[in-house]
Amino acid sequence: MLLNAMASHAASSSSNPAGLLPSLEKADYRNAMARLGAAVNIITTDGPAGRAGFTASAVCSVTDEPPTLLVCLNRSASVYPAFKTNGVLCVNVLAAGHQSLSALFGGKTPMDERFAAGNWSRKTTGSPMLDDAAVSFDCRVVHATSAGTHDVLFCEAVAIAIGGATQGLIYFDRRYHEIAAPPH
Ligand SMILES: NC(=O)C1=CN([C@@H]2O[C@H](COP(=O)(O)OP(=O)(O)OC[C@H]3O[C@@H](n4cnc5c(N)ncnc54)[C@H](O)[C@@H]3O)[C@@H](O)[C@H]2O)C=CC1
Ligand SMILES: Cc1cc2nc3c(=O)[nH]c(=O)nc-3n(C[C@H](O)[C@H](O)[C@H](O)COP(=O)(O)O)c2cc1C
Repeated sequence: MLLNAMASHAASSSSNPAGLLPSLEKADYRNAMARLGAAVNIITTDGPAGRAGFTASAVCSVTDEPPTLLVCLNRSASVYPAFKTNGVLCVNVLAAGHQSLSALFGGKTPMDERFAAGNWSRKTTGSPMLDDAAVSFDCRVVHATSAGTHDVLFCEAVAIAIGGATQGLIYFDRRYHEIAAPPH
């Protein structure tokens, strides 16, 4: 009931038919979002539609029962059809030193070149798992919904690989920042 109310509120406020709410410029929104620091991830897939991967900061935990993350993917990305068809993916959370790998998977680079820059293995779903990721979540996509230009993919984790990296990577203010955990 509440979800329905939220969904219908979101739909009506995004179209804003009565023009009652001011609308933000895209550039203002992006400038503001640049201030929201986030982990950087390489999302990979493999299956009937082939191997693909892209860089994503729009990733977060949804619930731990069942263990579920969400990933937002722009429908205009070249990788979109592969993710849609394969229905499985791996969220590889990047660590310090992965800046150039992030740039490769975030640009217009051919897919083979992207994957040639890292070492990969596979676990349950067959999606490429980055060997030196901070952590990897091997997932099946259980639900997808569209919001504006993106699809929101709800992904149930079926296997996890914890890496040994001691420093993480954060994308903030359009730049990468390496972060070290303070001593315990
Ligand atoms: N959620 C997304 O789809 C994101 C896309 N990108 C893309 O990567 C490239 C480089 O990004 P930046 O250097 O950070 O500069 P930028 O000025 O394009 O983006 C600033 C911030 O706005 C947000 N953003 C950017 N494009 C978005 C989109 N299409 N949908 C929703 N949020 C978006 C992100 O939080 C991003 O960090 C751009 O082409 C950008 O569109 C970057 C971050 C997130
Ligand atoms: C730091 C960073 C974060 C990004 N986050 C996302 C994201 O969350 N969702 C998304 O659809 N694209 C995101 N992108 C853009 C995709 O990585 C890019 O569109 C993708 O590589 C597809 O490009 P292609 O169409 O050339 O294959 C991000 C790019 C960068 C550099």
